[in-house]
This record gives sequence, C-alpha cells and structure tokens, in this order.
Amino acid sequence: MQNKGYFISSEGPEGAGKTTVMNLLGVRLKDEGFDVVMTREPGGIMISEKIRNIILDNEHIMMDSRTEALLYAAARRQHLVEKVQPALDAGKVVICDRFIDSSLAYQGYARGIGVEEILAINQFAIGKTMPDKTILFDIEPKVGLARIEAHNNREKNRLDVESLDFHQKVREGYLSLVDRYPKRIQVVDASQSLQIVLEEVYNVIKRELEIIR
Ligand SMILES: Nc1ncnc2c1ncn2[C@@H]1O[C@H](COP(=O)(O)OP(=O)(O)OP(=O)(O)O)[C@@H](O)[C@H]1O
Ligand SMILES: Cc1cn([C@H]2C[C@H](O)[C@@H](COP(=O)(O)O)O2)c(=O)[nH]c1=O
Repeated sequence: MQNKGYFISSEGPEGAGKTTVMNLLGVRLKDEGFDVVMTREPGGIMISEKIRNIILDNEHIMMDSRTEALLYAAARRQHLVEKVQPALDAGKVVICDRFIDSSLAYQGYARGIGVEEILAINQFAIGKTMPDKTILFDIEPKVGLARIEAHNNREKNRLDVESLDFHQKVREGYLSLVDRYPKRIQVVDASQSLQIVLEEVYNVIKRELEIIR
C-alpha cells in the first residue's frame, strides 16, 4: 500500500549523532507545521521496548546471532503495525531512529549471517513498507565510540561492547547498502560539527518534503 505520510529513518554506527540530530530535526519540522512522530528501534512501543531489553541486556552473552536477528525483526514487526504504519496512513512524518538497514549492517554484514537472509526475514516482518528516505550518519567507529565514552551517561549495552573490528564491519556494511539503495540512502559525514550535520540533514529532508507537499 502507498504511504500517505513520509517515512524517514536514521542509520549509522554507535555515537554517530543520529538521536541528537534527528531530535533537533523533528523539533524544526514541528515548528514548521509538520505533524511529526519520533520513534526508535528496537522499541518505540511497549512490546518492542521489552524485546529491546532482552536483546541489549549485557547478561545475554550467549545469544545466538540468528536469535538476535529474529528478535530485531519481531520488534520491528510489532512497532510497524502498532505505531509506524498507522502514523503513515494518517499522513504524518515518521522519524525512526534505526530501521531495517541496522539489521542488514549489524546482523547481515557484521555478524556474517548474510544480507540476503536478513532481508528475507525482514521482508516477512515489514512487507512492502520501506523508508522514503534514510540518512546514513557515516563516521569512523572509533570516533563514535569515543563520543559515547566522553558524553553519554548511558550504560554500554551488549552491542556497544563488541570489538572495534565488529563496529568497522558495521560501517562497511552500511556503506555497501548505499550501492544497493542509492536513491533512498543519503550519506552524511557525521564527523562534522553538530550544526553542519543538522543543516545538511535538514536540507535533504526539506527538499524531499517540498516535493511531496
Ligand atoms: N556532530 C557532533 N559532534 C560532536 N559530538 C556530537 C555530534 N553529534 C552528537 N554528538 C554527541 O555524541 C554523543 C552521541 O550522540 P547520539 O546519542 O546522538 O548518537 P547516536 O548515533 O544516536 O548513538 P547510538 O546509536 O549509539 O545511540 C552525544 O553525547 C552527542 O551529544
Ligand atoms: C534496529 C537494530 C539495532 N541494532 C543495534 C544497534 C545498536 O547497537 C543497538 C540499538 O541501540 P541504539 O540506542 O540505537 O544505539 O542495537 C541491531 O544490531 N540491529 C537492528 O536491527
């Protein structure tokens, strides 16, 4: 089914600035009169937040990679039917912190399960609903992880504490997705100042929203 709203996802390695920038973008779009729904994955609604806790809990070191991939897909399915799709059907702008590309980059590429296999289980989970535009916050994993160390008070989760080699594969995985989805994925150099990154993201999204409005 064709969306009436507009679906934006943000993607990238840990500490790239996705949450900070997209929150600022959301505020700006709301000020301009857009009806915006901010959400995140895994999570965004009660069932998916519970699944998030299971996936990211540091105690669950024995979790099998395919179990992990299925849990992300299950959380995505419930979030989509309960929150994202109804908002799109109502004509809203949905800004989602991470979506399917996270699974393709982390589970498909970095965990080594394979992008095609992860795509297949996610197609089962989400049907035809894909983001209209995805902003890929590209950054050296070392820089992103250092930002988290320096600024965030949040506890490091089970994925944060993976090796630097894993996080480098995540970045490579993301960059390989740009070739697969060149129209949808827009890469932004997230190592720049917050102000510049925000302006670049705003300009991309504003241009898209003007086209559909
Ligand atoms: N362009 C920037 N330059 C320097 N610091 C930044 C920039 N953008 C965000 N930060 C800081 O980096 C930290 C991580 O940012 P943020 O939580 O937005 O990243 P994220 O991509 O959402 O991370 P994660 O995926 O791990 O949740 C925050 O303390 C934030 O203030
Ligand atoms: C949606 C999704 C997420 N992940 C990973 C990426 C991060 O390490 C965590 C989510 O936490 P954050 O606060 O957004 O950084 O989960 C993943 O591996 N696969 C996915 O599909």
